[in-house]
Amino acid sequence: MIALTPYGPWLAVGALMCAAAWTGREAAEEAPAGPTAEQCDRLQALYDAVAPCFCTEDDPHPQPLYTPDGTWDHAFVAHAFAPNERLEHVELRYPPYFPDTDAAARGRVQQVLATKAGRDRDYRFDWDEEHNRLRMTVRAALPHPVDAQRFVTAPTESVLGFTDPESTARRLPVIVDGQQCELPPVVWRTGPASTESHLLVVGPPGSGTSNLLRSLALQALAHSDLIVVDGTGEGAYSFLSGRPGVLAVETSPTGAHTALQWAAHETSRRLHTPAELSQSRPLWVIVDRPTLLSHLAHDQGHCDPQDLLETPLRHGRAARVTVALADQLPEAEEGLSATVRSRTRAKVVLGQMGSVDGDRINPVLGTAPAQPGQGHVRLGDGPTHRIVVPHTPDPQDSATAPALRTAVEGLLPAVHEPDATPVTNV
Ligand SMILES: Nc1ncnc2c1ncn2[C@@H]1O[C@H](COP(=O)(O)OP(=O)(O)OP(=O)(O)O)[C@@H](O)[C@H]1O
Repeated sequence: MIALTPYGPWLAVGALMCAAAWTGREAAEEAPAGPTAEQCDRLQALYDAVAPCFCTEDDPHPQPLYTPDGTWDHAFVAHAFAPNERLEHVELRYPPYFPDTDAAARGRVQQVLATKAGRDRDYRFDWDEEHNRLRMTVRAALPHPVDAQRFVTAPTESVLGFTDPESTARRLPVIVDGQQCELPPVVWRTGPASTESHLLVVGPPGSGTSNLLRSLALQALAHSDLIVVDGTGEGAYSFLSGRPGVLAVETSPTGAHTALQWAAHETSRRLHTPAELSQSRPLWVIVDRPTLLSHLAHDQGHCDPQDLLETPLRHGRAARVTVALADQLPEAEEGLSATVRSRTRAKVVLGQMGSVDGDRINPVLGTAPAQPGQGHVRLGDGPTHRIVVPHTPDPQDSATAPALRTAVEGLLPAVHEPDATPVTNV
């Protein structure tokens, strides 16, 4: 110790440097690893794609967030990748002048981001207008489709389908693959107390719009009378004919005209006889492809069937008349009347992941093409939720699996056999 005393200060400095190096080594080990080169490339591709949506030539900011030769780390504040290197989450800043309340402007950004991040998945977009931030997150797959079955609901409630667990606190007991389980339902309320007593479902061909109308018809029949107008004329509802509560199933333009004219008169009659209203069963008017019927009526010089729907749509709520319509995209975007669009405040978009803003339907926001029966739903001014509709095929279709045919037929009200007692002449 005594021999080393003259070298004390040098030894102290050396010990200090060793300790600093050791601490630095630990810190370097603990620092989170940054994105890999491949991940950086992906983030830069995302930035390059979305930059034109956010940058303007006269950006007043000295260092704009988005420029044609900018880099992602300037604008993206968080990101996460799955082990397979696919993007799971990204949070980005955007300039304050971006019109983030404009649905079309948002839609453009969402479409670009979803396309670049992979169109085979569904994304959730959360816009934080207060802090000019946008979070994009990959959503988990929707639940497996539920087959047609009887649901435990109140008489004024219909199950449109099932949604993500975080979208509703309610759970409904259902049978999936023979097992009882509880799923989060999308329940649509009809009748005088409902603020969205009429429904419009749209989707591209084969997306399952008729399937949803069939599901609703079977649920409604438990408590209501029903008129079905099938604009396709394909007979996908003829299995309902002759069942108790089914007043008409029309497939021809003339039959459609007669049925809808009757529905309009019946709505007015109910309104003028309030004393009888509480005694009468609710009435459902189900119309598949009204734009096709309008087209045919126009060609033949007849009155537009959509005009005949005005009275049920405007006054049906008080008269306990519910209208449920289905139509195909893209025809529905131009071919539906203003009254149909504005009075159907419950809206479902199937077959494509999309969204509904007010009375506007935004069927494509660049997200994953959905399976038949999958899409989005919005009830009134509420939030848009994802939905999977119960599988309710036409039991008379030869392609329907026997088990499903039995399930759908089991939901039909039984036809009353005529009284077998022999009639004796007095
Ligand atoms: N919820 C669902 N779950 C599983 N399969 C479904 C669902 N909805 C529909 N499908 C299937 O998708 C196909 C198309 O359904 P549907 O006939 O209802 O479509 P659509 O939108 O009316 O189109 P189109 O009029 O062109 O047939 C059918 O084979 C149907 O069984």
